[in-house]
Amino acid sequence: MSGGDMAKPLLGHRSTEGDPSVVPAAGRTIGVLGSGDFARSLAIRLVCSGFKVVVGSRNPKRKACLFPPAAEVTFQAEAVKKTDVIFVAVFREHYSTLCDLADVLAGKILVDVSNNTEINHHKESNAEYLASLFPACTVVKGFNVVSAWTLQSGARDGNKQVLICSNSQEAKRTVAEIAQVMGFTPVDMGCMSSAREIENIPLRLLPAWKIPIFLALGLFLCFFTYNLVRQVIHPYIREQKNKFYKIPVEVVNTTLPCVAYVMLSLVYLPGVLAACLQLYYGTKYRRFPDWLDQWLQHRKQIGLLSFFCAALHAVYSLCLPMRRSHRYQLIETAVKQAMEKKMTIWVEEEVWRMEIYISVGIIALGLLSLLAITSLPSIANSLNWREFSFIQSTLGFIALVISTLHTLTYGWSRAFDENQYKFYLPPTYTLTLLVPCTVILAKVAFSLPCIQHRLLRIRRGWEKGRSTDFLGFLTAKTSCFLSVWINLSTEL
Ligand SMILES: Cc1cc2nc3c(=O)[nH]c(=O)nc-3n(C[C@H](O)[C@H](O)[C@H](O)COP(=O)(O)OP(=O)(O)OC[C@H]3O[C@@H](n4cnc5c(N)ncnc54)[C@H](O)[C@@H]3O)c2cc1C
Ligand SMILES: NC(=O)C1=CN([C@@H]2O[C@H](COP(=O)(O)OP(=O)(O)OC[C@H]3O[C@@H](n4cnc5c(N)ncnc54)[C@H](OP(=O)(O)O)[C@@H]3O)[C@@H](O)[C@H]2O)C=CC1
Ligand code: HEM
Ligand SMILES: [Cu+2]
Ligand SMILES: [Fe+3]
Repeated sequence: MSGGDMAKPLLGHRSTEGDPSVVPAAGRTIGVLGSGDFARSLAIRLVCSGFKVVVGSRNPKRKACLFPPAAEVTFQAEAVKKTDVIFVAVFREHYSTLCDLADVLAGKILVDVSNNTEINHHKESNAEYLASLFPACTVVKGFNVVSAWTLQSGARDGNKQVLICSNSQEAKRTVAEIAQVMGFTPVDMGCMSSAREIENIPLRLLPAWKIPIFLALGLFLCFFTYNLVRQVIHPYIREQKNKFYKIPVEVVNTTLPCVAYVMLSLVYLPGVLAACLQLYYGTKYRRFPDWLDQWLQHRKQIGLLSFFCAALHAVYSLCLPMRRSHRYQLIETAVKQAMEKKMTIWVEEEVWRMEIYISVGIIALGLLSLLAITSLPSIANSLNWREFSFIQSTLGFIALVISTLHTLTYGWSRAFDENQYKFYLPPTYTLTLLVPCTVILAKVAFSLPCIQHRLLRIRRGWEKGRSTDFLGFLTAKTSCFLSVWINLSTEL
């Protein structure tokens, strides 16, 4: 079954015929121990990339039919003898059963591809454990971050990076070369002590998203409860009115935009705080506190979640007039009017208010979509740094300003209407305005020529105390006062 005329690689061998001392990466023989999912996918990929593959199995006869004909499937010891680089596609628990092979394995490169089921499950990493079992071998950790599926379907989709570490530079280079020929991007993670970190990576679920997602869920819960009390519980308790039908659409559609709007302002707040600190320190060389660092690094995720909520809000809003409850209310109003013999209910102000806030909301969502699209790596890569930062920083801030206009025109004079205060709770939109308006005011303050001038100087490397002209002294005083004021107002 193995060998034969089907043993043709899909990709041609790289031409290195001129130099016989160099074993070309493609064309060399690679060993694979194990015949499971990972071993099979790996073998297929290696064959397709132009390598010769020998698979070592405890039961080669039965397993051979699972592999491409171009791969040779034989006993473990046989396979190991034919090659210098061996992928160990066996679970850690079974490493010790390979100890009989120690003699034939001596001096060869072992690639540990294993993963764990829990973070830091064992005292030492799997790769270090393998190295301790085979002291005469050179162990390289790698390929555990790609799935058997990625190996088979090609690196086209999915993650292209393969993290590699080893104590031997030589062995690491060999494995990196193999990864490259297979179409992956090897990433050097240093020496063997990084193995544990590499093994933990596939176990972490969306690490950068954890905090932003909890933030979004937390805000959602708070606003949802608040709106529930105002829109459903209050009429039920005060007037015995059953408004529970509002929960699936209306309460949700008051909650989602509030989360979107507040999250959007939380994307631009840390930049403002950072500028305040820079003004206060009088230098850009002092480190920000950890919480601010973390916050700055999570802005992308917070922004994308904000966009997600805003998009849902838009769809919910479009569906508002579609509902049966809305139709009944329309008819009831019409009947009431007919009884009262009123001809028109047209209120010019209300009409304009709605036309404006809908239009403005659509523009804000359009701008946010632009931000979301440019955060896709393929599109971000096609923009230069200035274009990217213009879209992210300037257009994003404009989206925040426009969302504020949307919210203000929607809310209009309702904040001053006593009937809107259910259980003394003000309308939801008034609460959401707090952080965004602070951010906008702070940005406006920073654009005052005097402060902007100083901020720009600091960001170009100027430091307080190094130069002491009178103008510098004056601006220091003003901006100090302003930054304290801004800090205070954000805390409030
Ligand atoms: C839908 C959506 C998608 C997003 N996608 C991404 C994304 O893909 N990637 C991403 O990083 N963020 C993303 N974000 C987050 C956000 O858009 C960016 O972090 C944005 O750059 C923040 O702008 P900023 O002006 O507050 O902060 P910054 O651009 O960090 O800067 C703050 C201020 O400091 C100035 N400044 C900063 N550093 C320097 C310096 N070294 N020298 C001189 N001046 C300086 C800037 O000019 C600016 O005035 C996204 C947000 C949303 C809503
Ligand atoms: N599946 C995946 O997507 C990924 C897997 N990995 C890692 O690859 C390794 C293999 O995973 P996978 O292929 O899914 O697992 P499987 O259970 O499918 O395969 C394991 C293979 O190990 C061989 N083996 C050798 N000695 C023993 C033994 N004593 N007892 C049992 N089996 C033995 C067996 O082959 P035979 O009977 O021929 O000897 C068996 O086919 C694991 O370390 C895993 O963490 C890493 C990344 C992704
Ligand atoms: C296509 C785009 C949009 C449309 C059609 C739209 C439509 C609406 C509608 C109809 C309302 C009133 C909801 C109600 O009657 O309860 C509303 C409220 C609101 N919208 Fe939008 N909107 C859009 C985009 C946005 C965006 C991008 C944001 C901010 C990120 C936003 C934030 C808000 C806020 C905060 C409220 C007030 C919620 C409340 O307190 O009741 N909207 N929008
Ligand atoms: Cu100045
Ligand atoms: Fe275990």
